[in-house]
Amino acid sequence: MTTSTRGAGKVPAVLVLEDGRIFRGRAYGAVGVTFGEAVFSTGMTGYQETLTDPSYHRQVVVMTAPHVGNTGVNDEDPESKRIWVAGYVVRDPARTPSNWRSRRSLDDELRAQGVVGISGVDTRALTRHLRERGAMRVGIFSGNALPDEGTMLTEVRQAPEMEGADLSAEVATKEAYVVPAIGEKKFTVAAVDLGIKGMTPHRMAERGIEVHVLPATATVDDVYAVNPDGVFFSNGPGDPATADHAVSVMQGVLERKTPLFGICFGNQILGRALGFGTYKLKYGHRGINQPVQDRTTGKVEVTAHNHGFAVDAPLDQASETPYGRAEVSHVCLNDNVVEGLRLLDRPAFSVQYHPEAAAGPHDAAYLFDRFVSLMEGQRA
Ligand SMILES: NC(=O)CC[C@H](N)C(=O)O
Repeated sequence: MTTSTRGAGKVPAVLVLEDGRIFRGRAYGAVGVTFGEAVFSTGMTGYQETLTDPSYHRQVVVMTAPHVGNTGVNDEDPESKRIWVAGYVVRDPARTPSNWRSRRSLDDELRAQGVVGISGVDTRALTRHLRERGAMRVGIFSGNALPDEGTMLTEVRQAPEMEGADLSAEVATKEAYVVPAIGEKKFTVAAVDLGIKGMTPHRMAERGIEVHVLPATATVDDVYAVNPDGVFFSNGPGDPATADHAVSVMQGVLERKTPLFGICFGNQILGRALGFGTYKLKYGHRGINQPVQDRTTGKVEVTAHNHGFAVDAPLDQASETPYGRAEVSHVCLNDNVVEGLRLLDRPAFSVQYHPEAAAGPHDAAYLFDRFVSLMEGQRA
């Protein structure tokens, strides 16, 4: 079923960046006011997965793809139960979405979930601005009676910054739950939910893993209460420098030498658990076309990213850590940012990008098999 977008583009909207740059457009989705960190994503497809990724909590996402909403909204692709982006910026929304799975238009879905967006923006100019000046705070204001520019700018500058934000507990499950293995159950994994995407436990379940998803507040005892063969740390929003609890739980897992795998926020937490620092990237990596090299095989994979922070670890040599030697296993070929870590003396590794990526590409799916191999190795 397809639905056309009703009444879109009638209400004025303004996008105000914290450095004073202003873009005018039209309301898209809900009419109102929203604030967040302005970031751009270069994905041409997968907007439902982007919108529902909890790692985008408090971020206003600018789509570089000029046409958004073409395939409408279906009930199968969301990565979580709701849209998490704080705001949405598009150039040209689809007027007539069309896809065999489509149930409603993206504009209607944004409105139903109260997500304020703006359309008709020169997203190319906006993206170039963010690339030159860096990710920064932004406000979207829509409605027929808008405040003056000075008032809007003052409000944007009062919004919280992403640096120093501790957000996992705001998006993670409050109660533990189990995702059963598909087919024969071979392993049990405790997955610490820092903002987990639905596809991640599914990719494990497909490999015979029963996944116990635990709240971000889970302790080392909670993790071992499920008698895990492996422990997983998920993606999630916010600044990894604030994730002290997750770092100490991970250190407890490293001490016990249980096989460990981390994705995105989980990679940053492994970095911190090993004693490396993290830092904020100028404008981050977001999209599904990022080239990464697996330095253990030399192979290059095209991968999905969504990160604004990165681990600061030496690329050219292994490091001595409290848990033995560690090395940078994966690196982004655009800018040499650390994209993966692995321990040489314990069964633990992580990647900064998304091997589970539902909208693809699937080049990195082998990492789930690596996790399974570590658990098999521990049993042998
Ligand atoms: N997708 C993620 O896990 C993101 C991790 C972290 N919030 C960052 O922006 O770098």
